[in-house]
Amino acid sequence: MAAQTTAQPGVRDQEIAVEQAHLDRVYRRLEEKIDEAEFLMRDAAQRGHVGTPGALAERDAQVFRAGVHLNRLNSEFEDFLFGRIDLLRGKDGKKGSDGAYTSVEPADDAVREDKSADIAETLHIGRIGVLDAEYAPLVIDWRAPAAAPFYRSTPVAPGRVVRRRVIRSKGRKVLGVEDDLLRPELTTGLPVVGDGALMAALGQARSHTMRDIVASIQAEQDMVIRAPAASVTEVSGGPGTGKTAVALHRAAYLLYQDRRRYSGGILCVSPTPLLVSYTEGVLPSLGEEGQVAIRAVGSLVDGVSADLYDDPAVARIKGSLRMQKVLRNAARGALDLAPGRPTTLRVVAFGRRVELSEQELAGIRHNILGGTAPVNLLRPRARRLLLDALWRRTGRRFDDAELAAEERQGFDEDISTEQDFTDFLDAWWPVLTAREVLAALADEKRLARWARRVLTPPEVRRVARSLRRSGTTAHDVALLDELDMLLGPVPRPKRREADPLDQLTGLDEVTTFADRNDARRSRADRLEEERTEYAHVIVDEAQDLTPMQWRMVGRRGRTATWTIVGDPAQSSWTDVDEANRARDEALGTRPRRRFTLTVNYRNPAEIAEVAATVLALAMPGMESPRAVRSTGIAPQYAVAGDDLGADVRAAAERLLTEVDGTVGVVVAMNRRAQARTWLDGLGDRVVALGSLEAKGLEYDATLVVSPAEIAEESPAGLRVLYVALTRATQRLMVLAGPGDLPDADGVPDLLRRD
Ligand SMILES: Nc1ncnc2c1ncn2[C@@H]1O[C@H](COP(=O)(O)OP(=O)(O)OP(=O)(O)O)[C@@H](O)[C@H]1O
Repeated sequence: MAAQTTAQPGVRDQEIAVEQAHLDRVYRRLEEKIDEAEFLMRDAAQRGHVGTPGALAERDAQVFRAGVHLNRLNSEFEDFLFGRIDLLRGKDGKKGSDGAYTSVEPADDAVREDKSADIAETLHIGRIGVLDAEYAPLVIDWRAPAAAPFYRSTPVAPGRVVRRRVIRSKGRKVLGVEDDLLRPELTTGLPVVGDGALMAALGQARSHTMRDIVASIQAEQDMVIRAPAASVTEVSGGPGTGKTAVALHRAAYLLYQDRRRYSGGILCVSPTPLLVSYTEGVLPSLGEEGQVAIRAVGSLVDGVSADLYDDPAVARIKGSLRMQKVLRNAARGALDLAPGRPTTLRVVAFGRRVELSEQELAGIRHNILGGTAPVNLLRPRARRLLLDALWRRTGRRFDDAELAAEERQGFDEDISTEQDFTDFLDAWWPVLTAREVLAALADEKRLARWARRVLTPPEVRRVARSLRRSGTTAHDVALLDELDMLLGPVPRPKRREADPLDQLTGLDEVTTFADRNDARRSRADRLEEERTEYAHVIVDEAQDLTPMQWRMVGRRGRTATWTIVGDPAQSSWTDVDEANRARDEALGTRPRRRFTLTVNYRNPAEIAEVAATVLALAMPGMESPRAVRSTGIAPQYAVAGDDLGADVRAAAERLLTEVDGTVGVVVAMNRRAQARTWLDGLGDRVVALGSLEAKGLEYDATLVVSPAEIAEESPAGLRVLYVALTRATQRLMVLAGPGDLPDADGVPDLLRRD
């Protein structure tokens, strides 16, 4: 970053006043636009009285458009102008559709020999574009091409940008400005204020929700955000490099670029519900809502939400591709589960009893299940083959084909409405739900049968035991989704016919616009819930998806473009090769474009250094991202005494006094419940987390309790510990237990550099 000259206080005030004047102008223009929108709404409402169908349709369309416009303007009001760039004259002098010059490079004569230069263009950047009455840009949308230099320019490749300014405002008031001088060698007369926007943003205290980074996206991040949507964009980078932030900004960018295409929906898959609620606010703050569904991997199947964790050994089995075979057997074998399953079929036809034996029935079943079609969808075929077999058994023969067909039709109608037959079919080929079949796997004997030659007896025991608990894990959800596919849809009961009286009352006509808007919205929500395929799929923390989860996510993006962000060094999944194979299968042969993010914006260097020690153990040879700042505050170490709970509580209390924002206390998974009680009553700035729950989150201060316990939880434990150690933006404290073998300074064995 260029050297900064912090200007005199007088200059700062003067520059704030300059930006305030611009913001005032923007607000005046916005108010004009709001007046226009309100006029449209009023006008449209009056047209409602005209009453001809054409006028009503037009009114609806106008009201809808004006409503959307008004909503948007109102919600964008907060802090929507945040940037400014001052530029040299461009090479070709052409302007783009947003009214700004398009050229990235300066004109050859833009800089005079004595290094003086004139500012030819000043652009303000904000969350949406605003044009003045003459169509000149007052604010450029941050996603427009003209805004790219705001993010892309660096002192090494400044292009036309002389000064980049980040403007802090609240409501209608400009609070401050922070400048970066990108061409310090030039004399342009531009004052430079502040120490740089990035550092100011990083130094702020954290809350429990992620902020957008729209005012300070860095060049390497911008390359990812604006990468063309074709095929698959893969982003890797260490902790804190902004992968999650970048993925979310990319969603907003894609919608801006091609709203029509992405009206097919963008799905963002997150590893935990905690990370979903942490990131949920970012897109609305960028003015995007509705088209992007952020869902935890345990909530991808409608009507189910994971509420339990599997222990690592069970997770490893449930996540592996071996489960495909087990579930295939289960989906078919579950046909035999109905209580009171009949072994023979008896009906009365042409005055005598006709019967199919157990063996014949087994043959028919085998024949039907030969292919790969979903089991529930095979029920009509089962019905037909049963009727065929019964018909053959009657021994009726006809020389006349027409008569034969007629007789057969009559036979089918009679038999298939006979109670004995329908009862038999319901029991012999019941409609199966994924839930029922998964529950059936909880029976160890049954599971052993379905998992023969696939799982070992101890594995069968483990999985069956885990399924006997009440609750669902994220791994179960992937199994449910696989079963949904193997079983096919459950036929829905017919919907109640619409009451004709409803249509006669004319109620529709007197409902308010707001009502209808609500109705529209709930319809959109419903569609969202029912949507099973998306136009773009974003996978956050991709390193954690198990092979079975890749299959589940893959089914939602069969025709989608993808953005996949992750860090192999933070993976809690053990069989990386198998997961990579499943990922390849989900993505098919689509071309991939790869990016790497290299700068850690979260952890100060002092914390990053400790994390690097663990990284060297977890993944020897893997490079750590470069920390962008340092605080001069070393991590603190302490050794727990006899009362671990009291020590954790005291340490958390201390951290709460040391930082203004949040404190995360990370413990081994089996201590989660205990840890929550330890922190009881300390307020909502502090939270207790199991090691796997810390994924993707960040806190101003983190207390990591017994690194050894976390590392020993699973074969991937060292990588999970690496995640825990990289959550803090300001302070890290480590509390060692006896298993940590702390040295005289309290530093656990795993964190020592020797
Ligand atoms: N350009 C930026 N300007 C300001 N803050 C940034 C920038 N890039 C990243 N950050 C901040 O750095 C922190 C880390 O970002 P993020 O959570 O997206 O990283 P990550 O790579 O997903 O991390 P992890 O892999 O550890 O989950 C966040 O607080 C984010 O707001």
